[in-house]
Amino acid sequence: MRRSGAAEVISGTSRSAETRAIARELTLADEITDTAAEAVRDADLVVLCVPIGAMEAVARDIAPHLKPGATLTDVGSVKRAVIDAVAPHLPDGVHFIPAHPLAGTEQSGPRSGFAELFDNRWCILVPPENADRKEVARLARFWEALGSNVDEMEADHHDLVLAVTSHAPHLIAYTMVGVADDLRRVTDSEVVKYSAAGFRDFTRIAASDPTMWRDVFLTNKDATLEILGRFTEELFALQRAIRTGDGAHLHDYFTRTRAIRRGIVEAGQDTDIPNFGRGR
Ligand SMILES: NC(=O)c1ccc[n+]([C@@H]2O[C@H](COP(=O)([O-])OP(=O)(O)OC[C@H]3O[C@@H](n4cnc5c(N)ncnc54)[C@H](O)[C@@H]3O)[C@@H](O)[C@H]2O)c1
Ligand SMILES: O=C(O)C(=O)C[C@]1(C(=O)O)C=C[C@@H](O)C=C1
Repeated sequence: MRRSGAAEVISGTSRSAETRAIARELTLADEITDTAAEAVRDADLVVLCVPIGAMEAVARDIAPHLKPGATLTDVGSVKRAVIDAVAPHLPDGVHFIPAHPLAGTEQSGPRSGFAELFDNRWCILVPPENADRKEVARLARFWEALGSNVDEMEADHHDLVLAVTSHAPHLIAYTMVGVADDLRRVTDSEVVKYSAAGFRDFTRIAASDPTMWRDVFLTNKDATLEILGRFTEELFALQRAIRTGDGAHLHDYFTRTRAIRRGIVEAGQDTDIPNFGRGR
């Protein structure tokens, strides 16, 4: 926000005194208040950046202090659950436009942000049907000022798409690293020493914040289970091909998946964050 001048005044808060102290030290905002109620007072735009399971309590807390005509948005990784948790607490006259920037790292906390995080990444807006289009356009301009490309989706569709592209892949990475850890003998020596790129990538993803990801799976349950069901079927088919020596099946499958990766790269959507892991 500061880089682009997208906000005249940036106010921030966090529930722990330690985080607020670090945020002040890093001058992340023009003012860091001790309470959320103070942070949202007079704000034209309020962005909730807490784990999905905490959205309801924070919304309830700030609702009486929101300025009439303000826009309230969020960055939660699941959208239906956030809408259900937040919307009932909001006073009339506040524009609620949920959003999800598809950008992040396995790091969390105030030292993990960097100005380029949203550059050339998608931010998905999930406006309700009766949303004020002027306010939706304004929020889109805000995210564009932060470097993002903006798109719109319906909440359930968002949750299904993200189950495929983000949530199930995270669960698979968590599982793979858990399997390696179960083989302790190996973990203590060879897995660490000979960690190849594929496994190293899994360990980065599996280092993601436990609270955030617990909440993602608890609140995007149906879509994640649907995708994991399909994943398991495909995995069994590949397992069978390996057992029966069906090389043609494996080759065809890997040819298909390679084409998908090449399509992503050709579309300029290779999602590697240029300075990923750098932190601040
Ligand atoms: N990290 C990512 O890759 C990423 C990407 C896109 C969206 N998101 C979403 O962003 C949101 C925040 O994630 P983050 O990575 O910025 O996490 P973070 O840990 O950096 O920040 C979370 C903040 O929420 C506060 N918080 C935690 N529990 C709380 C509670 N019970 N009550 C009040 N405040 C509480 C913490 O004090 C902290 O200030 C989540 O909803 C997540 O789904 C994360
Ligand atoms: O690269 C990472 O660390 C991420 O996984 C970021 C990632 C993703 O899956 O792409 C994780 C969750 C968010 O909701 C959005 C972005």
